Amino acid sequence: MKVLVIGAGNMGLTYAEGMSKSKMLKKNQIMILDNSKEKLEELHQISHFDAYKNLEDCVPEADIIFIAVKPYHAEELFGRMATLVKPEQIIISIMAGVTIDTIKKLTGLEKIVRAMPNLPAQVGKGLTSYVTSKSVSRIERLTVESLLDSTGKSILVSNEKFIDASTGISGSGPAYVFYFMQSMTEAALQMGFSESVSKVLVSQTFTGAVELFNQSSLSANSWMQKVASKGGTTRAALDSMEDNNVNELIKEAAYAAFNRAIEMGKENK
Ligand SMILES: NC(=O)C1=CN([C@@H]2O[C@H](COP(=O)(O)OP(=O)(O)OC[C@H]3O[C@@H](n4cnc5c(N)ncnc54)[C@H](O)[C@@H]3O)[C@@H](O)[C@H]2O)C=CC1
Ligand SMILES: O=C(O)[C@@H]1CCC=N1
Repeated sequence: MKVLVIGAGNMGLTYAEGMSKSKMLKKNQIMILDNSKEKLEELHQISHFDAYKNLEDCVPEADIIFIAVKPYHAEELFGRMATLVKPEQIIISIMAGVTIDTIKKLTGLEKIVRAMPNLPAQVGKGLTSYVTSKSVSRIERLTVESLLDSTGKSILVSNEKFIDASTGISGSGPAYVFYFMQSMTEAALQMGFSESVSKVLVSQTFTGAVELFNQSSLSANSWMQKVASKGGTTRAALDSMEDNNVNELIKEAAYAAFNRAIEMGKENK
């Protein structure tokens, strides 16, 4: 089996690295293509991947083609791929808001997997939701799942609406966590801590809270109540968040990403 990754940015390179460390593939079974000169130079330094500049040199060789370019590059890329692809090839696209129908229309292929990963894939802690078109067989789906699992966990969803929804939760979600971390860091600095101490205070608090959450069946809300003593400091903080509608604002933000994914699906038709 040969896998071609197109787009060697944050996510494409992360997947290439993840797949190369999995038992599924050897390094020489992974090809990677990027159209940026600087990226290609960078790729040539990473000697374990076969790096390509021209689609015609690698697309025909691939069994699975992993698309990791920005959504607005999809039309141009697929247009150039259309004459090089073969019906048995499988496309895995991680582009936000590019639908299976659009990919079918632009490439002429039928075996399409639409997936939504997230950035923690870079450290093997990613979450990828995915859905397949009808033409992808069970065996092919399991192969794809093993590739996606090479960067963390994967979840098969029942239809594309849940890919857009998971974009709003897990795909964009790391940025919401960083937003919260940034606010807490700014508060720590204002209280007089140094940058390095602020960083430790914030990061260990997040790591510890997530660890507690993961090691029990308690909900986030139950854990919140465990931290908060009656009339105490945490209650004061949580009341302030409630008074300022922070809960509703975070939900609104997640919906903004979900809706933007749907909108991009229409724009990229
Ligand atoms: N960054 C993130 O957290 C997530 C990104 N995604 C999706 O992943 C995709 C890639 O995002 P990033 O890796 O962040 O972008 P990036 O900008 O880091 O990487 C994109 C790469 O594609 C290359 N490229 C552009 N057009 C090309 C073409 N026609 N042929 C070959 N290479 C081409 C660029 O030179 C660049 O190296 C996007 O579609 C995004 O929606 C999905 C989930 C999370
Ligand atoms: O911001 C974006 O559009 C991409 C999709 C999810 C995370 N990054």
